[in-house]
Amino acid sequence: MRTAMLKSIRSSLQKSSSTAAGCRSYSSESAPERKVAILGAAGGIGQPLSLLMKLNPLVSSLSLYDIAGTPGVAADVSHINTRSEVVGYMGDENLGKALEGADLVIIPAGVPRKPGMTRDDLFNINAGIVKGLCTAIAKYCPHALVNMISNPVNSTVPIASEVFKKAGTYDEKRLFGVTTLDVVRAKTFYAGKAKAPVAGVNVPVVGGHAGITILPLFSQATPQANNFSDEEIVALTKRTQDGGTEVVEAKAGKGSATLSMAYAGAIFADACLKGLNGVPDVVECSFVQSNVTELPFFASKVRLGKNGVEEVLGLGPLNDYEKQGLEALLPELKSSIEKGITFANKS
Ligand SMILES: NC(=O)c1ccc[n+]([C@@H]2O[C@H](COP(=O)([O-])OP(=O)(O)OC[C@H]3O[C@@H](n4cnc5c(N)ncnc54)[C@H](O)[C@@H]3O)[C@@H](O)[C@H]2O)c1
Ligand SMILES: O=C(O)C[C@H](O)C(=O)O
Repeated sequence: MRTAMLKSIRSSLQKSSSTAAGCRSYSSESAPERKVAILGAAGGIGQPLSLLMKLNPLVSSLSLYDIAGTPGVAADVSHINTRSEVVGYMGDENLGKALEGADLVIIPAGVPRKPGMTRDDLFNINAGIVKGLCTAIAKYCPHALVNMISNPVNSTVPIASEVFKKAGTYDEKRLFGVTTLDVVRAKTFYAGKAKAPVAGVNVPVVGGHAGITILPLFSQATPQANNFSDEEIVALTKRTQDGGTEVVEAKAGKGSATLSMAYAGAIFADACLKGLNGVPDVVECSFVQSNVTELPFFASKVRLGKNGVEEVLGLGPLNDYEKQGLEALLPELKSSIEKGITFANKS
C-alpha cells in the first residue's frame, strides 16, 4: 500500500514535469543536475516543502537551511528513496555552504501571522530576515532564481531587489514573489462553486499578495461558468482575497497556511525548474518586476524559461468589476513596494 502510494505520487510529479505542450520529458537520470536550497526549511512551510521537493525528480541536490532544526528534517527527508541528495545546514556560519551552487533558492523563512494581524504587521521582523538571506544569496549564488514566500511578499520582493542591486547582482528575470497559493485557492473555490472538475480549472490572479491587492480574474477563468451572478463573483473574489486570513483564524494562533503553501511553493518551484531546463510554454502567475502597470512590481502571468522570466504577460481583457479592483489595489501595493525599497536602502 505504501509502495503503491509512493509510486503514484512520484509518477504524478514525473508526469507534471513533462506536461507542457509536446515538450521534452526527462527521466530522473537524464534531467540536468539542479541544486535547490530551501531557507527556513525546518518551519511550518519549510518541512512539507522539503518533502515535496525531495519527491521532485528534477532536483538532484536538496539543501535545507534554517537557524535551528535542520539536521532532523534533513535526516528524515534524506531517507526517501528519490533522486536528490539531501544535506541539512544550520546556523549563519553554514549559510554559504547551503547556497553555493544553487540553481533555485526558495525562501519561506520568517514569522507567520496570528489572528488580528495583517501581513504588513510581519514587516518589522521579516524584512530584516529577508535582507540578511538575500545578502548571502548575492554572495554565494548570485545567478540563482529566487522564489520569495516570506511575507509581506509585496515588500519582501522589493527588499530583495534592492539588496541585489546594491551587490551588483540584480537580474529582474530571476526574482519571483510566490503568489501561487492565491491561484490554487481561486481554482479550488471557483471549481467548487461551478461544480467543475478542479483539475481542468484555471484562474489567473494578478496584483500582489495581501488583501485587496490579490485580484483574481474570474472573467478569464477556464472553463467559463456563465451562470454566476455578480454577487457570486464578488463572494468568490473576497474569499480568494481572504483565504490566508481564513486559515490564520482556523489555526487560532498556531500560524498560517503551511500545507497548501508548501503545495503551491512546490508547484511554482517545479515550473521554475522546467523553465531552466528549457521546457517550453511554462506559464505561472508571479509577483515580478513589471511594466504591466505603473508600479515597478506586479503579479501577472509570466512565461518561464532558461533565464527565469522569459516574458511578463499582460492582463488581458478585464471586466468593469476587475477594472475597479485594479484601480483600488494600486495605492496599497505602491505603498508596500515603497516601504520595502526604503527599508532596504536605509540600513
Ligand atoms: N507567499 C505566500 O503565499 C505565503 C503563504 C503562507 C505563509 N507565508 C509566509 O511564509 C513565512 C513562513 O511561514 P511558516 O508558517 O513556515 O512559519 P514558521 O515560523 O513555521 O517557520 C519559519 C521558519 O523560518 C526560520 N527562520 C527564521 N529566521 C530565519 C533565518 N534568518 N534564516 C533561516 N531561517 C529562518 C524559523 O527558524 C522557522 O523554522 C511567513 O512569513 C508567512 O507569512 C507566505
Ligand atoms: O495569510 C497569511 O498570512 C499567509 C499567506 O500569505 C497566505 O496567503 O496564506
